[in-house]
Amino acid sequence: MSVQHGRVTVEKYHGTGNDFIVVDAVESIPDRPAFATTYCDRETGVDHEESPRTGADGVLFLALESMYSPPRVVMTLVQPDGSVAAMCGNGARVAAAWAAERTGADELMIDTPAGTRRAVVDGDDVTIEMGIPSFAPRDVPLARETELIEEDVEGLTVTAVNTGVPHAVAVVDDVDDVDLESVAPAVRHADVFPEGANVTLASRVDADGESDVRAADESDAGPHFRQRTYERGVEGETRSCGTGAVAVAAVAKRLGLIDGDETVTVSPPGGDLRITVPDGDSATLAGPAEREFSDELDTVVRST
Ligand SMILES: N[C@H](CCC[C@H](N)C(=O)O)C(=O)O
Repeated sequence: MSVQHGRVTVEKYHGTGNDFIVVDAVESIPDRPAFATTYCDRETGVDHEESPRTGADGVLFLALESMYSPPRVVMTLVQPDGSVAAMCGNGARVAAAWAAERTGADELMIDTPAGTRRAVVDGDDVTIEMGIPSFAPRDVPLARETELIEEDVEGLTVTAVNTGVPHAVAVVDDVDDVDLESVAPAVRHADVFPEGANVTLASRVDADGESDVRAADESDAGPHFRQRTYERGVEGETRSCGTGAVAVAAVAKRLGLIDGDETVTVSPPGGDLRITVPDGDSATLAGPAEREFSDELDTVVRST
């Protein structure tokens, strides 16, 4: 069988700097991992004058099922290393924005391998239900039968939580004091995480906004953390990670750093996200999801 070379129209979106190439799943892409690896490359990948960055953090293949009310979107995220992630908080917000643009609906159901997530779109702002974060060893998953709470893993004190995908969260004094690219790979591949883990740093922003100028205006707006995440599948730090932001709030609550059901602001390098982690109920993730451009790409890429 010969593969037909073709062109596909794609769009580029980002959620607080976590950027994705979006492809309608009806398009025939013969080799999704090769497509993702090629076009996500930060030096040689998809490039456009309307976009601040070459490449992307992943390719979202989205299948719109508009016959349902609310409309549904089956989301498959193929990462730059060719792997498929079970969940992506910012990707799911982008999926909702993409489907809202096509259907005019402001409520959508996003079907992911980690479960169905309800999204509400309000202009550029998208809120998505993220499920209940789990510290249970089987859910994270961990290669042991006890939870991993504030323990040393490869030199970093972390708490393990699953927010759709596994995160090892380290609460530190200042996220900028950690050389993430150096310390994260050993944690990400540690034996205790049989499926690997995303590595997320969190630091509390003082009420007076000392470690973050944005906090000055928001000092009375509830708890505020800064976040940095080294992502499995990207194998590097991203500008934002939605499951990581929820993980920061869930771990902060678990460690007693915050209480109650108030909204937590989590600020990765790419912007601000609003999180809730109510007891026994689905967490929520809210923030902007923005379209950058549309482009045409070859469906078949030369393997390198
Ligand atoms: N950036 C995504 C996470 C992708 C998950 C992935 N890196 C993995 O667990 O393999 C987010 O906004 O939640």
